[in-house]
Amino acid sequence: MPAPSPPKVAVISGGSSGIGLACARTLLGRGYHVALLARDPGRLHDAAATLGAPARVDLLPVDVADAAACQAAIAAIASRHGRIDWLITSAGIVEPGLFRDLDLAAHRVQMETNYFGTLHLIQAAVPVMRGHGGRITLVSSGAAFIGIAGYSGYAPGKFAVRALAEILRLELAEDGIVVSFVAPPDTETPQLEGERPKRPAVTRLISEQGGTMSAGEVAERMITQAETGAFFLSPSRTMAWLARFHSLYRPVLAWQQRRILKRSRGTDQKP
Ligand SMILES: CCCCCCCCCCCCCCC[C@@H](O)[C@@H](N)CO
Repeated sequence: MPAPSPPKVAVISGGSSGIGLACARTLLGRGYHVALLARDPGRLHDAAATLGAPARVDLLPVDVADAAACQAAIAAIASRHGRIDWLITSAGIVEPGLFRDLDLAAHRVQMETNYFGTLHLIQAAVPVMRGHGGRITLVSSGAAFIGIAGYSGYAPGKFAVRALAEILRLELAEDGIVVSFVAPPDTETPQLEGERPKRPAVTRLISEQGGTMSAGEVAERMITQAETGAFFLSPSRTMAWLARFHSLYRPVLAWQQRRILKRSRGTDQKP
């Protein structure tokens, strides 16, 4: 009787909460072994405990902004399993605020995590995946399609992730790696809870038009769509619409935002 083939291996950053953790749950349900990366070892262990299946979960405390740490984590996974079948880059942070209120450090830390954190993991994983095929799914945001006031520190990294995904989709095809990206709307996660009280009124009012989803719904839909080989993964109809028509709709959103900003000028309205 032939030995059962080893499970496929998925590596997920931002794996201790939100969309990353929900992706882990979905992929465990589909028979994958998952390697979860996140900064805080305590939160990583607590998250893993909610998943069950400890034999199919690896935990790697990593700050994705640290390129060497990403290389070491991917090397450890490759040496343990000899393969990576799916990389999902879900680690991200958000610090909303009007431009006048954000210092350089706030811009830099968001770019370091949201863009470079994505790049570091992909750079480390591609040599392992090359030739064997597999998937890379970059988690971007609905805020990667249009300028939303209050996200000057956050959205540029997400626009850059979207650009990176488009380019890697082309370049990595010859290595048998299928690249996709997902643009979630506001998603009920600890991150959104932390963000809500800090969001300027304009940011909230525009983001709310994109709707709110649960992390489980986003994960289930993005994974199902990625499995078809699709490039753009749309968790909702609104996000699919935005992906297609954002450049046409941009003047409408800009007009709305100018009106909101004018009304709230000087009052610094928060929810
Ligand atoms: C007829 C359809 C109208 C569609 C209007 C869409 C408006 C734009 C909505 C974009 C929402 C994006 C919000 C994402 C923000 C998250 O990434 C952020 N909260 C991170 O935590």
